[in-house]
Amino acid sequence: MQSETKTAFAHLPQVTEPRNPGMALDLDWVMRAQANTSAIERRAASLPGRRSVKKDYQAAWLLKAITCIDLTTLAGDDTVGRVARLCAKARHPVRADILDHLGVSGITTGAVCVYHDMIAPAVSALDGSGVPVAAVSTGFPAGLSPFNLRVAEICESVTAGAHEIDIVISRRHVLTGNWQALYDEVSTFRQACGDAHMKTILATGELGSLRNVARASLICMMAGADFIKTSTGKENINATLPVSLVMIRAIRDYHERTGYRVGYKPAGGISKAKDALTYLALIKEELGDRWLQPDLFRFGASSLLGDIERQLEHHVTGAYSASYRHAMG
Ligand SMILES: O=C[C@H](O)COP(=O)(O)O
Repeated sequence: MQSETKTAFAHLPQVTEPRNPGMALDLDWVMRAQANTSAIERRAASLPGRRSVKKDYQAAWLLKAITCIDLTTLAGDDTVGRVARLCAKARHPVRADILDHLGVSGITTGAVCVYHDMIAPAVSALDGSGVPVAAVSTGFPAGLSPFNLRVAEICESVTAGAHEIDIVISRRHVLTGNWQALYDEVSTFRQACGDAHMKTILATGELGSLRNVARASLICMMAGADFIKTSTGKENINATLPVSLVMIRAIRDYHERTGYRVGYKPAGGISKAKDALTYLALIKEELGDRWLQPDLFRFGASSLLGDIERQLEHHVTGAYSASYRHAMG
């Protein structure tokens, strides 16, 4: 197994990406963005049916997926204890005997993602691990609190120690075509983030059309997003493959035009290992290997890790354990 694991990771360069500084709003570019819904849906439908990687190669890609998970808890009944358990899982996402068998050590999840009040406990529980803390912000999930409070919330979360801020956009700016307002909003949020990296949540399930998703993606990148993210996990429809195709093609266009690589985070409803493999294949095909690193790709997911761990356990032992044995928090 060790050689396959190394092979799957070896081609990925270990480089630090310069941050996307954003650019002036280019409305002509935004208005030219279209989305051919039937072609996108056809391509998306063909993805899960493909022949998947098997055996040791599959295990290697599942380990890769783990390193890209923003391990998330966003519940009203979150407690310091639950967050501490989640952080322990982020530090050691897979049982040591399984990792030993696979010849891998020292992997962690990409980040832990929490509400503001849980930042300090998460920072403390992750001290020394190198795992960043992401905080959802700006009146998550609806983003309808007063604008000055949304900006202040970002500042509070950065002061509390969050390394990454997941902001939500005002969906109404997209639905009414008020692109200038969306650009101004996201630019202000980016300024408030300072050195913390900003993920912009589009809440694509509420944007009405794939064309709106394409346009909102471009606006967020022009306003300085480090990542564009599909969903809060609280919309009726969260991450999907068609939406992902539109967003990652916008990322590709933005890179071709500006030279800056923006990250991608599908979030909400991704809970199965096989879905994670489909997303990784999609990223590899559309954006290339460079985007298969945690600085440019994350899964926003609360339960995906449990299913991946079950699949790895099956790969090593030949048996499945019950999902309750893989609790996250
Ligand atoms: O950003 C992450 C999502 O809130 C997690 O959604 P999930 O619970 O459906 O995995």
